[in-house]
Amino acid sequence: MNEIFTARGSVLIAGVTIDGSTVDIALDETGTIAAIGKDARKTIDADIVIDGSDRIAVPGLVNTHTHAAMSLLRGYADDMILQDWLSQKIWPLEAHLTGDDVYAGTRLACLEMIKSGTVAFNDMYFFMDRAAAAVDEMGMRATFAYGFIDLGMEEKREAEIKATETLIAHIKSLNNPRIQAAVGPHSVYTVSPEALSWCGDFAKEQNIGIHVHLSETEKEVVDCVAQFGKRPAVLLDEYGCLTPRTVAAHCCWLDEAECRLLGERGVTASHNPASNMKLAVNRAMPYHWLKQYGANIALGTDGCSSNNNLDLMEEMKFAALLQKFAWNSPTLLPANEALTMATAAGARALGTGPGTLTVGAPADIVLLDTRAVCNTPLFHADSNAVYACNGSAVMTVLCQGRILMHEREVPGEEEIVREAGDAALSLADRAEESS
Ligand SMILES: C[C@H]1O[C@@H](n2cnc3c(N)ncnc32)[C@H](O)[C@@H]1O
Ligand SMILES: [Zn+2]
Repeated sequence: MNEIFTARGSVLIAGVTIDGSTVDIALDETGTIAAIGKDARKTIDADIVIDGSDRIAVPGLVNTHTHAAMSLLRGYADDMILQDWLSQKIWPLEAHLTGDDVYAGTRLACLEMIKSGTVAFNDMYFFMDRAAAAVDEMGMRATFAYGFIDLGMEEKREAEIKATETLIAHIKSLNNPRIQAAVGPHSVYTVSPEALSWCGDFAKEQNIGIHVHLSETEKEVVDCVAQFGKRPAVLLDEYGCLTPRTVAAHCCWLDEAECRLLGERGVTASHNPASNMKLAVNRAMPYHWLKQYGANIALGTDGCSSNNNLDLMEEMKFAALLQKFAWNSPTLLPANEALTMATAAGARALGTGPGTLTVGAPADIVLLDTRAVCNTPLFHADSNAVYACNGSAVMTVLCQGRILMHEREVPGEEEIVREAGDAALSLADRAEESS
């Protein structure tokens, strides 16, 4: 293994391009950006030097909505209606999941995210203690929510409450600044009002965030209005589930008043354009209203079963294109805003720092290849990053100053891929046998 992965200490990224100028970035031993500038190399006696020539530095990307271990379900069931897809294919398979599966799937997801420039993600799934172990080993940051689904059944509600409490106690006991917990009510169509109320109260009591699916389909809204007499965002708000630390995934069918509500509550809307198009939810998140009313707008991939990858570089392009197409406006969501969604807005959502390359910020840094075809010619770096490149232009990734990938090498890649492939086949076999 390249010794750059095991060395510890201060890091100098020498002669790298940021916003068109060539600078040095100096990182201290704690993984914080200590200096940026022409002569930053003079401020430290670096233990590790990374050559920044032919590289553009951008902040590490933040994936604000995923189900990481669903990497094992990539390509398992495609081209279906959301409700059928979940109830006929995904949930029956997930019933056979084990903690070992989640560990293997999350490692594969981390590998894929690192290889496409993501340093942090917001995860909602099961066996999250094992997911947290995988993330810690891979050196990334993540926020973990147990996917709370009670389907209105009291017995199930008690079990989900217990699972949520256990996970949060476990994550807090790790005392690892890269690993956080959130409460994860799946959605208004899978979680009873009593349970939503418990989730809102518990998140407040524990001083942590909430991770929820919101207004993904028209059916969700129509059913919610029929059952409760109000729209999904209003219902969530009534139970204390809309807070500045709430990440609401999808938000496709919000009306203008709900967008205002999200803005007022300081909620993060996580846009997941590839998943939305694949599942044909038939409306794009109203970016213009959310922006107008001041909601924090970030980006997510959703799980690998509805995307089918975790490449946030690609997702920036999907976001910019879908918004323009859906709202008939070529000026909507320009490249620089797509980058902000994938970086600063995501970092704000998860509380992982400013999500910018500034002194005092955590050293979550991605180096892109200026010699790649997608970066040639290089008129506008933001434009190329969003519209021309995908994750394969990412060469080096640092998280909290630790080098997770260098020159596209990630330690342990072969083993991670092999073990995840085996786990996925075995999971599908077990599901097949029992059906
Ligand atoms: C946490 C739970 O969320 C499910 N899940 C995965 N993708 C979606 C989606 N697009 N909409 C709703 N639920 C989803 C997972 O399959 C898991 O059951
Ligand atoms: Zn989802």
